[in-house]
Amino acid sequence: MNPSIKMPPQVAWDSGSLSGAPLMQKTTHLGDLNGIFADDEAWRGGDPALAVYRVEMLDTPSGDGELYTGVTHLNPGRVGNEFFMTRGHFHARREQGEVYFGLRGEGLLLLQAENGQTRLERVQPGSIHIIPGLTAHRLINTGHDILSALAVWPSIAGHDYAALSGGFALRVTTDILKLMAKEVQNG
Ligand SMILES: O=P(O)(O)OC[C@H]1O[C@](O)(CO)[C@@H](O)[C@@H]1O
Ligand SMILES: [Fe+2]
Repeated sequence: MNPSIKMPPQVAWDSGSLSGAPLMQKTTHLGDLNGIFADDEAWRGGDPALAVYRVEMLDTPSGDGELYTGVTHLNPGRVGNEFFMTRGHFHARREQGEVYFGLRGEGLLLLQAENGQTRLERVQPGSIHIIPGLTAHRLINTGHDILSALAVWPSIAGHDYAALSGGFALRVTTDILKLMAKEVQNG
C-alpha cells in the first residue's frame, strides 16, 4: 500500500492567518480589560466594543504531552499613553514554558519573573522568543500595524491571571519607548 501524505494546517506568514484545520477564535475587547491599563480614566473614555486583540487557535487535543498552537493578532492603539497589549499571564502550571514567533508588525514581549524582575524582547517578523517556565508574558503593540505572533505551548499549562492582578512591574508607554530608543542610540 502506498503511504498517504496528509496536508497539515497552514499559517500564512504575512498575515498570520491559520487555515486547513478546525479553528477556535476569541476576541478581547477594550471593555474586557478593566484594570489592565494604568490610566483608568482613559480606559473608561474608550469604546468598550473596540477589539484589542483576537486569538485564533488550532482546535487540537488537550492532555499530557499535547501542544496548543495559536496566533495572537494585537491591534495598534493606546489607552492614554500606554500601548495596546494582551492581558498577560503566568501559566497555572508555573513550570511550563512557551515559544512565540513574530509574524508581522512590531512590538515587544514583556517577560516577568516571579520575583518581579522584567525584561523586554523585540517582536518582529521572524523573531523567536523562548519563554521559560515561571515567567509571565504579555505582548505589546508599539507599531502602527497589527502585531501578529504565533505561539506554541503545552495544553496543560493553563492561565493564571490573578497572580498579576496588581499589574506587571513595567508599563510600556510612548515616553518609555522614546527613552529606550535614546538609550539604544547612545549605546
Ligand atoms: O491569555 P492572554 O494574556 O489574553 O494572551 C493570549 C495569548 O496567550 C496564549 O495563552 C498563549 O500564551 C494564547 O491563548 C494567546 O496567544
Ligand atoms: Fe502563555
